[in-house]
Amino acid sequence: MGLLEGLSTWQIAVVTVLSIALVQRFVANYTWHKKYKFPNQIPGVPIFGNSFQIPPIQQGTWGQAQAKKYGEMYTCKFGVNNWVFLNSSRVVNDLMEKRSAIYSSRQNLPMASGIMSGSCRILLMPYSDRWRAIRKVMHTILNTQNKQLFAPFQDLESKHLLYDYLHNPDQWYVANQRYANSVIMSVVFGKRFELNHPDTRELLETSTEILQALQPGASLVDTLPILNKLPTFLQWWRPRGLRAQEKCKKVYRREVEDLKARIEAGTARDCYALQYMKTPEAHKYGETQFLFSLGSIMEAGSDTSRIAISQVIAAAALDKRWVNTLRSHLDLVCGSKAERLPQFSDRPSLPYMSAVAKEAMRWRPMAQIGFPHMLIQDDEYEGYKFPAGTMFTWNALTIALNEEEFEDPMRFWPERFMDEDVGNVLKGHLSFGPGRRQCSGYHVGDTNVWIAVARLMYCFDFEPVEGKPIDTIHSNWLEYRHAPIAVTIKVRSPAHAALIEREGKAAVETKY
Ligand code: HEM
Repeated sequence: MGLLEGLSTWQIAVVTVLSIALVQRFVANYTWHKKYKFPNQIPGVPIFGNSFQIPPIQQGTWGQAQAKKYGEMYTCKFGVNNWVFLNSSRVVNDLMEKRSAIYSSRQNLPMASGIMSGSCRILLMPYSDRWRAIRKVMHTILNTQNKQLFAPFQDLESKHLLYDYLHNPDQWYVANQRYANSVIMSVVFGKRFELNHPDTRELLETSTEILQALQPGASLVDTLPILNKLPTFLQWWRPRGLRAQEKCKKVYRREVEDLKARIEAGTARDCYALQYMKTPEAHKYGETQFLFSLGSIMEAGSDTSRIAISQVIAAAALDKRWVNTLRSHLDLVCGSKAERLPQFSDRPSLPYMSAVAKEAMRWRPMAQIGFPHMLIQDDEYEGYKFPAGTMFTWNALTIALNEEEFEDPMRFWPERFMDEDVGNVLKGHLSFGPGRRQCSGYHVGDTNVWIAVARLMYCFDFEPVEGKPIDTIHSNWLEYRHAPIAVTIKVRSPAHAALIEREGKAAVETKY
């Protein structure tokens, strides 16, 4: 008896079409697998691949465990995306640096980028003419030659930071948050940040929302972008995404309007937004892009500096050796009796402090498994063949803690950077990312950390709290509502307290 016997003509037609589609799929799959070759693939489940294996936060130790098992490069599947994890500086350099012309795009994220960001969030934009144009402007405004734009803000806010530590040592993590946000708010909009103001709370909420949306598996459509082809009315995630986009725009627009009012009143300070508004790019791509070009910097610049400073405090409580060395350098330059605070102009005399800032970046990289770049054309490397669309990431914590790359990698040891490159904030670690997508605000990030840490270490002692061990690997550094670790903070001497009173009070009372 024939298999199709008893079926109507249209049923036979359906079975035939389905069979052809299945065979085509099988052949395409077979050809694809014959054509391309990936490094060790971590076994996963059908359709979702490894999406349920990777933890939602603190992914570094997971990435490290896989590297131990699968070697210098391994592949994960998150939905339809193949992610290649690069586990040594050698392979990161070979691919993401040297070939960065083709390794610098971003994943197609219909929800996080398309709907929530109107395809205008710089961090998530594909490698395109628009991204290049905006990135160029960012570079012109944020580069080190333009440091007169951000140095005065960092100077003032770090004095405020000391004052907060002196008067409210138990709230040190809130002080770090205020500092980092206020510097960025000042750099971008020329305005100080008031932590408890409802407007700024809303601004922080928008950053948290996008961070959550970027976690692997946070949205089904980002895992399986084919769902984006469903008719709009069936896309149940769309209204939530659009609400998030509108909220961002409302928050950014309010700051722009406020700045415009200050420009009109003649009270506006020079800032990123003011300089950006004068460029053709500010008007070329429409309002959504204009707003996100400013908002993206606020987002990218705040938490990163806050976390780096908190991690240095943990390092200071855990190991006095580097603190004592730094102190001896600071005392030599600023006086051992609290004669004056460290300044940016001291930087040439304080290379050890620059090494501390670099070590802060290496020791506990913020993006623990990097931030993936998308390959835009087929490529071959050491016997592997990658199709366009493959995602590549530098496995940051794994590399930072690899004994073959760094001597005694668990130790916070600034001496490792005391060489002729100590002034090159990018060299010797990967915390600002590799290649053309490298952090655009690295000068601001580095100087934020430099001035805050130099002043904090000059003025305060940091000790662990008995019975509360500090776990710097597993602490949730993203957390901002309570302290990620327990430390005791004491001012070094009455003279240091008096210095902070003098300098800090004036900073706290400064309004603009
Ligand atoms: C301690 C401080 C900071 C760290 C560790 C850091 C780290 C990073 C990393 C890892 C990336 C992704 C790089 C990649 O994909 O290859 C990035 C991107 C970015 N960062 Fe930073 N960052 C810091 C501070 C800042 C600051 C202060 C600003 C702004 C003033 C900023 C602006 C940006 C922007 C706009 C991007 C997106 C670049 C693009 O996709 O083209 N960052 N940052």
